[in-house]
Amino acid sequence: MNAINPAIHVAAASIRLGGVTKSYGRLTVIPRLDVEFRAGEFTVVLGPSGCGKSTLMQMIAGLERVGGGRIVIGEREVQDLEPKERGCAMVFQNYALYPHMTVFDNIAYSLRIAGVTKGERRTRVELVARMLGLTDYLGRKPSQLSGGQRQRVAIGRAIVREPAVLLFDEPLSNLDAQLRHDTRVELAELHRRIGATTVFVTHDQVEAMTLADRILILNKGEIEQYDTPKAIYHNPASVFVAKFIGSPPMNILAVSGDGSVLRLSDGRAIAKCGLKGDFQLGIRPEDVAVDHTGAASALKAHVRYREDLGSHSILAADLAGATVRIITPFGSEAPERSELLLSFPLQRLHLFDAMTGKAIPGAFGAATKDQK
Ligand SMILES: Nc1ncnc2c1ncn2[C@@H]1O[C@H](COP(=O)(O)OP(=O)(O)OP(=O)(O)O)[C@@H](O)[C@H]1O
Repeated sequence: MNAINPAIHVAAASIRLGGVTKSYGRLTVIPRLDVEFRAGEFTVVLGPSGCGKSTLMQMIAGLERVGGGRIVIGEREVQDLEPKERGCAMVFQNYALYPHMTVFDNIAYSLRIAGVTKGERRTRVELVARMLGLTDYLGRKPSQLSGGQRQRVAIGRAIVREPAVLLFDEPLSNLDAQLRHDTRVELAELHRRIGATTVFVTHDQVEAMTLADRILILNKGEIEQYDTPKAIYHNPASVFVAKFIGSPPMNILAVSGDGSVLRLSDGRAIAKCGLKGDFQLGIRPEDVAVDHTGAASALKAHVRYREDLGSHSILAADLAGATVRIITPFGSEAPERSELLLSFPLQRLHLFDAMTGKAIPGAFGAATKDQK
């Protein structure tokens, strides 16, 4: 983007959904959603295919009607308003630019429709083009642009009207890895400068972790967790979230507690814990430690395969019939089909209810205190 930083800065508005529902015929996509996207924040909506992410965006934008409930943008109830009355701009994965129009006219189009004068149109389009590094391309047609440049035109078209709310539905998924990365960095920068309340749908957890002030994780149209990227990563509210974020995802092991230790299905003790019953024990691949000291508490596991990624390796090991993935630093890889001793640091463990999958906060804090 341009080194000179011209700026549009909007008065951001919060988006509040109260009791929003949506069905298509007999299919309930959103059973009931209550959520607030705070003014000026960048929220990423993440969830498996078909969980209702696009439906949510389209209801905010006004392209789909809500089944029930209210959507309030700023102080205005908008669920019955036309899309153009809502103050939202939306960028889709399949951004359709007008092929016969120049970049300038594509960006200026909505201003023309809105009756903005020619002089003002020129000023605003040039400002947006400078922000997006498109100044040299204003005279070109979309067919004469790269995929990334076209995507920037689509973003330019969305921001030129200075919307209080910007909605992105997988805007980067057509781009190759490098361009995706560059555009992601530009979007973060753009958000800082414009300050619009931004809701961004993606399948890509790296995008979610790096762009979001807050991540909303949806599962079957319901909120699994809505929190900062850090909190989602370090304190997942459920097994669903724990397995959805992180690459490779968190290891989950079936354990049972007798009131003093948790045991794996083969009876070996894995951690001290004061709780009784069946649980799911979670630990991230980077938190499993390979024990070289032969500590009595370490557990023997068999390395099944190894993936070398240059900076680090991922080992997959069998432990009590389950697979545990371990991230090991470059240079300390264990050979395939070898045996390893693994240790599971207590402060890195997560405990979840075996039935509901919900996190049990403080399970180890409380247990260690009891046993001191
Ligand atoms: N117009 C429609 N008519 C009927 N069913 C629909 C319609 N739009 C979406 N659906 C269904 O509603 C559910 C949610 O769709 P939605 O597009 O919101 O999911 P999504 O989370 O965005 O999925 P993806 O990540 O695959 O884009 C899906 O089961 C989908 O098939």
